[in-house]
Amino acid sequence: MRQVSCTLTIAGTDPSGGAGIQADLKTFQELKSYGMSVVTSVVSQNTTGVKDVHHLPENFIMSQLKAISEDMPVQALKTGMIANKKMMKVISEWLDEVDAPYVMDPVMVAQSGDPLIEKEDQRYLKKYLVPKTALVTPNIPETEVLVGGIIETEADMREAAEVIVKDLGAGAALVKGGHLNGRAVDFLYDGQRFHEFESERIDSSNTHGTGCTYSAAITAYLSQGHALPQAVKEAKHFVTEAIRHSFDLGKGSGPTNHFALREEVFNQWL
Ligand SMILES: Nc1ncnc2c1ncn2[C@@H]1O[C@H](COP(=O)(O)OP(=O)(O)OP(=O)(O)O)[C@@H](O)[C@H]1O
Ligand SMILES: Cc1ncc(CO)c(N)n1
Repeated sequence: MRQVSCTLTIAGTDPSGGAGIQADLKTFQELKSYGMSVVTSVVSQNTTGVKDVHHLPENFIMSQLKAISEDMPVQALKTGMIANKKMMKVISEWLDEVDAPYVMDPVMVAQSGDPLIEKEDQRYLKKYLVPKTALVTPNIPETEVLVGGIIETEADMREAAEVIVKDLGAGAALVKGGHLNGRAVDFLYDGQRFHEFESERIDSSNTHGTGCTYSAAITAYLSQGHALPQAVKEAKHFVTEAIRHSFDLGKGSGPTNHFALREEVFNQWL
């Protein structure tokens, strides 16, 4: 029987489609992986910011997780928005029953700056989830929370990636440089060596959900058997081209549109 790669996202929602579960499923589909999803929080948001949030009870999150693991194969999974300690704890317990590479996108704030995690619970990401990851993909502010320092230079990024692996127990760490100036470079530390992934910085404000798209793409490539550095390399290309081909939707920071990679889809919108 033809093998299909099945990927799972455990995250919050974005009705405007640019981030969260919606962005993850679109990315999985675009990369020809069968996408599944467990919702942690229902978020009312759009490109201008977060309006309201409804967190699901942790027992309902566990029920969704069991509905997946009792019936469906999972070749790779990612987490996005996990708002509190109780959610982190049940997801951590469930992960003990799952044999698949786990990519953590340690979502803390939306592009608009609105918080997506209880500030006092941020530290529990390190306790319950980071040690179970194959890869953590923090942006600059998230890296500063994880390692407890200021990240201003590329040397700071590399040092932080090593701390996340060696001190916090992540399988690997990809520190993303989108929030710095200059070239859009990310550093991967895999426990043995550093890998650098660079693209030119594209003059676009359409970066809402860029991190979600990037981590979902890495997850899809891992589910298809790509080694980690190769999966990151291909996902970097995917997210860079998605930003390049994005179009202005919404009044705020537009979505990183990855559909445009299919020229025929993009051209019909012109
Ligand atoms: N203007 C840009 N041009 C090219 N690449 C970019 C640009 N902005 C971000 N990137 C790249 O996009 C990826 C996501 O990085 P970023 O740090 O923005 O993630 P993020 O803040 O988690 O995203 P979000 O929270 O909006 O989902 C990284 O590879 C980064 O280098
Ligand atoms: C649900 C959700 N996850 C992640 C992000 C980060 O972009 C967002 N804005 N919303």
